[in-house]
Amino acid sequence: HQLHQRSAGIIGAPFSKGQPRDGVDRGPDLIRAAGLLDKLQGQGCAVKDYGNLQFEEVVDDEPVGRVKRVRAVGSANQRLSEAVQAVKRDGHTTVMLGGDHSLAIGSIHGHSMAVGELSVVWVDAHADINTPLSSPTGNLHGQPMSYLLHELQSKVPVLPNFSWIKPCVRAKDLVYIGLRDVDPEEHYILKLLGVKVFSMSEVDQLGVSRVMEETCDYLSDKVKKPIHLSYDIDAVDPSVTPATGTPVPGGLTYREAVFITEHLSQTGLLSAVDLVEVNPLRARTEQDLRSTVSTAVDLLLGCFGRLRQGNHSAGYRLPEP
Ligand SMILES: N[C@@H](CSCCS(N)(=O)=O)C(=O)O
Ligand SMILES: [Mn+2]
Ligand SMILES: [Mn+2]
Repeated sequence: HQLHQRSAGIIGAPFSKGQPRDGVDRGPDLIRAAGLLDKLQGQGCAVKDYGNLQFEEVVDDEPVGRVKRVRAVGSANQRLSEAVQAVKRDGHTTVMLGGDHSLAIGSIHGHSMAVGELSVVWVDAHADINTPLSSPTGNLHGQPMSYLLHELQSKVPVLPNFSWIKPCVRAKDLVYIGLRDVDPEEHYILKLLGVKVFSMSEVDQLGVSRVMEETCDYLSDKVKKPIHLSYDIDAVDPSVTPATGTPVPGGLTYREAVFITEHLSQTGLLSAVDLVEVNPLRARTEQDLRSTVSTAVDLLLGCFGRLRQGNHSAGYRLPEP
């Protein structure tokens, strides 16, 4: 399979304040250490590493209502949004390495500032669409989509360090794949807004190939928009990727998880990718960690054209005797 020239701009976002567990901020360096950049280059992808963002320390970050660590999350995502805009301006497909999923706020916002209207494919065991007032935990990694969707803005109160966020996604341009742990409040929102959902039941019923065909048909129904893929490693079954904060049984197989990235890569519309919620402190064994991180790398390689049938570069010719 001949590879098109693609280019990836890597942004490390070592951030964990969207949730209570230490360790998820180590995700970016673990994924790099597993060889992401060399492997991307090895499959003919140009790569630029923009390094890890430095997030400002926020003191006295008292809860606002039930919402925890608000100021830190707001500040981090403003910085991430600016970084994503800059990488998009340099012409790359952005690869945001998390860090927890509250980082999707800055990643999707920055992507939208750079390219305008976009589609979002959210691959996750969870919907991450609680509002600040519906959230059962107050953790912001369970709420990112509520700050981004136009249709939810009347349900989102003013929060400190969040005033820079402009809603930038329409409910009709969002598709979920892999859901299997959705709060009642979130389920109400998904039904109210008519969001397209392929839960694990639909993955079982239709098969991942049909899910991807329907996802791409649905998203390109009117206009083909750039795709933002926000991939939570906990979408994959915990037997494959156990080193994560909120594991849920009954997830995607390794093959289904990779197929999703291969299919989206073939559309040529993939414009930004998040890979979040890898947490080494949630690994019980070294093998747990190795399996989680190598799967994360393989998902990203799939986003940039790697196929399991193999690849070769356009210019390759067999050596002459
Ligand atoms: N629905 C729960 C859990 S959300 C899990 C967040 S993630 N990013 O998918 O791990 C909540 O709102 O806190
Ligand atoms: Mn999740
Ligand atoms: Mn998530």
